[in-house]
Amino acid sequence: MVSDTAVYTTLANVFQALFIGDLHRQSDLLNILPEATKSIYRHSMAEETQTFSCSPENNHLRAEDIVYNSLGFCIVRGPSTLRSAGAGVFVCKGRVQKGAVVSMYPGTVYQNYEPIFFQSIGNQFIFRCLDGTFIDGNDKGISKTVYRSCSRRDQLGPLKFCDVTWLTQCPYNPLAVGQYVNNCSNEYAANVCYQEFNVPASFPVELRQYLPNINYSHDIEGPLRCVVLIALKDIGCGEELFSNYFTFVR
Ligand SMILES: C[S@@+](CC[C@H](N)C(=O)[O-])C[C@H]1O[C@@H](n2cnc3c(N)ncnc32)[C@H](O)[C@@H]1O
Repeated sequence: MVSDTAVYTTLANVFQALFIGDLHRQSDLLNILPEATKSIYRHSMAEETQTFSCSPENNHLRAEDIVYNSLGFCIVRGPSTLRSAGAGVFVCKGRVQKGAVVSMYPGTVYQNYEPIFFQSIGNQFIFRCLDGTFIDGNDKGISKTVYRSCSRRDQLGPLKFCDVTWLTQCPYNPLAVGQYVNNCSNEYAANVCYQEFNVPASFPVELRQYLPNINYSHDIEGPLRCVVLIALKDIGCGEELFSNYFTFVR
């Protein structure tokens, strides 16, 4: 198990790198941030202007490259090694160290008393946390509609509290593909496990837009539940991620 502090630090560092890589699109948000927060990015803004002043779109690093620079690896969805298992998730660049946060499980977060019946019909992407909280990571149908609707409900002007791009083929946060990780088998042992993580109130407000989770209800008090996938061993480039659907930590 990895400490909450380590998970927090990893997510904050990667999201900050993604935010800095995206500064030319974040000007509305930067304008409303407190001066102390703005000053964190001032240096990067100056560099960004110098580097990208000619052709911002063409020169901009891709999110995958930013994650690679930040973590030393990148992951991607692709056809699974397992026959007839559909898609899976692979390390496509670099190497994952044992104990690293490899991926995130995106989706709408439901308390155990909230209605999820219609969303759950034929849905292979519902993750059940130890305390009965559910995360619906389906990127299609009613699940997709519910997530989009919750995200718009919670948005305050340019301030977004979650990422919706995991619902597309090109997520801004490339780690948000954990719902596509397949179950281990006799042939392929688990190399990642699930770990629950509560996003504390102190998580930087400008970085929440990269969190791929949102509460179904607006009035849930307390931290947002996230689930991250942690490497159980070193994982090399080209290897597929496998979890054990029936075990997770905490
Ligand atoms: C959460 S989804 C994982 C993503 C899925 N592969 C896809 O492309 O949608 C779970 C489903 O993946 C398939 N799956 C996962 N692990 C598998 C395995 N070890 N062997 C065969 N199918 C598997 C099963 O259809 C299962 O219901």
